[in-house]
Amino acid sequence: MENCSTTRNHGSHHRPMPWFGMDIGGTLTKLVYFEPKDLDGEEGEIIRNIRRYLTKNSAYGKTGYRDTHLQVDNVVICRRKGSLHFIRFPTSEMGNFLSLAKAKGMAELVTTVCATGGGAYKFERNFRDEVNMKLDKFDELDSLIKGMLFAEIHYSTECYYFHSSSASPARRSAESIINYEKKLYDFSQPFPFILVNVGSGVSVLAVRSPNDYRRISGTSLGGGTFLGLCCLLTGCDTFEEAIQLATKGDNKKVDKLVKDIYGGDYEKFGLPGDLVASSFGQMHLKDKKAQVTKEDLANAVLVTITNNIGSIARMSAVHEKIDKVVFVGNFLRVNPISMKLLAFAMDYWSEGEMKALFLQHEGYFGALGCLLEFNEKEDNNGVAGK
Ligand SMILES: Nc1ncnc2c1ncn2[C@@H]1O[C@H](COP(=O)(O)OP(=O)(O)OP(=O)(O)O)[C@@H](O)[C@H]1O
Ligand SMILES: CC(C)(CO)[C@@H](O)C(=O)NCCC(=O)O
Repeated sequence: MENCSTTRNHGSHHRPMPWFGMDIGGTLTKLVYFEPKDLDGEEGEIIRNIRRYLTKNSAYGKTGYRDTHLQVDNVVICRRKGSLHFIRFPTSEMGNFLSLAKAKGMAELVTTVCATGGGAYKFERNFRDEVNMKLDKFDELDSLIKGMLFAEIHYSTECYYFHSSSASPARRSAESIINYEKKLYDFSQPFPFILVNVGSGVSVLAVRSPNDYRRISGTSLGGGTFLGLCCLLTGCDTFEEAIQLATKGDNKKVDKLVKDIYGGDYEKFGLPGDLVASSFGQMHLKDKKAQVTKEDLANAVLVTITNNIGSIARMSAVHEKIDKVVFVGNFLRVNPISMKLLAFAMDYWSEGEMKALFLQHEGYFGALGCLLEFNEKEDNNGVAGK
C-alpha cells in the first residue's frame, strides 16, 4: 500500500530529506529515521553524513540506543524506498540531546522535525532557540494509530499473540503461562479493536476505522508507576534491572491470595484460590515482610500494575463490544511476564472470547505515525509538483 498520493519525480518535488519522526514522551523519547536508498546526487552527501552519525552509538550520548533488531529495510514511504531506523533515549536527557545535535552539526542538516507526544509542546521552544529546529507537531494518539496501522500492513511479522496448548481456558492456570508460545497473528482485518498504550501512563482507545477512534479510558497506574515503585522498593535504578529482578521473584510472597483468605477457592463466585485477592496484602505482617526479597517485591509490582491494566482493558472491551485488544507501549519492552499475564487474563476472564495482541515495534508507533502524517500533509498541501 502506498502512503502518498503523488508520483515521485526524482529529487525535485518531494519534501527534502532527511525525514525524522520524534515522539517525546513522559519517560522516553523515540526517534524514527527514514533512510532512502534510492539516492540522487544532491541528497547523497546529506544522507551519507546522517548515516555516519546514526550508526555510531556515540551520537546518542551514553543513554541513547538504536534498536537495530527493529530496523526495517525495503520500506516504501511516499514512493521512496529505504530503511526505517529506531532510536530511543530518556526524555530527561533532552538537554544533552540538543547539545549533541548542535555539536555534531545535525542542526545544519535538519531544519524541521515532525514531533508528537507531550514533549513536542513542552520542548518546542528549546528546539527553536537552542538548535534552530522547527517542530511540526502532531497529536500523539492520531500518530499512534497511523503508525501501528502502517506497520501492521507493511510487515507481515508485526502482530503476534501468545498461544496456550491447553484446550479450555478454564483449565489454564496462571502457572501455565510460562509455557505460552509466541505466534504470528494475521491482523489484516483489524477493525474494530481496543488499543491500550502502556507508556508512563495508560491510554485506552476504541478504534473502529483508520479515522474513527475515541479515547475511552486511561489510568495513571502505568509503566512509570511500575518503574517508580520498583526503584523505591528495591533500590534498582533502571527498567532493565527492575524487569530482571521481577523475573526471579514471586508475587505470592507479597500479595494476599483468595486461598489465604478462604483456605481454597471462593466457589460461589468462581474465584480460584490462587487468584490475588489483595495486591501487597501480606506486607502489613512483620514475619511475611521479613521473608520477602527485592525480587519478590519487583514481581509483585509488575503483577499489580499489569493486572490492573488488564482489568481496565477487559472492561473497556466489554463495554464497547469489541473482542480484539492490542497492547503497545514501551512498558512491554523486554517484558514477557506482563505480555503473558495480559494474554492469560484476557483469555481467562472472557472465557476465551477476547484476544490480547502485541506488536513488534511496540513503543515506536507514535514516532513512525507522525513521520507518515507529515509526509501526507506535505503532499496534500501540494508540495509535490512544485
Ligand atoms: N530503557 C527504559 N527506560 C525507562 N523506561 C523504560 C525503558 N524501557 C521500557 N521502559 C518502560 O516504558 C515506559 C515508557 O513507555 P513509553 O515510551 O511508551 O511512554 P512515554 O511516551 O514515555 O509516556 P507517555 O506516553 O505517558 O508520555 C516506562 O515508564 C517504563 O515502564
Ligand atoms: C497523559 C498521557 C496521554 C501522555 O502520553 C498518558 O500518560 C496517559 O494517558 N495517562 C493516563 C491519564 C489518565 O487517564 O488517568
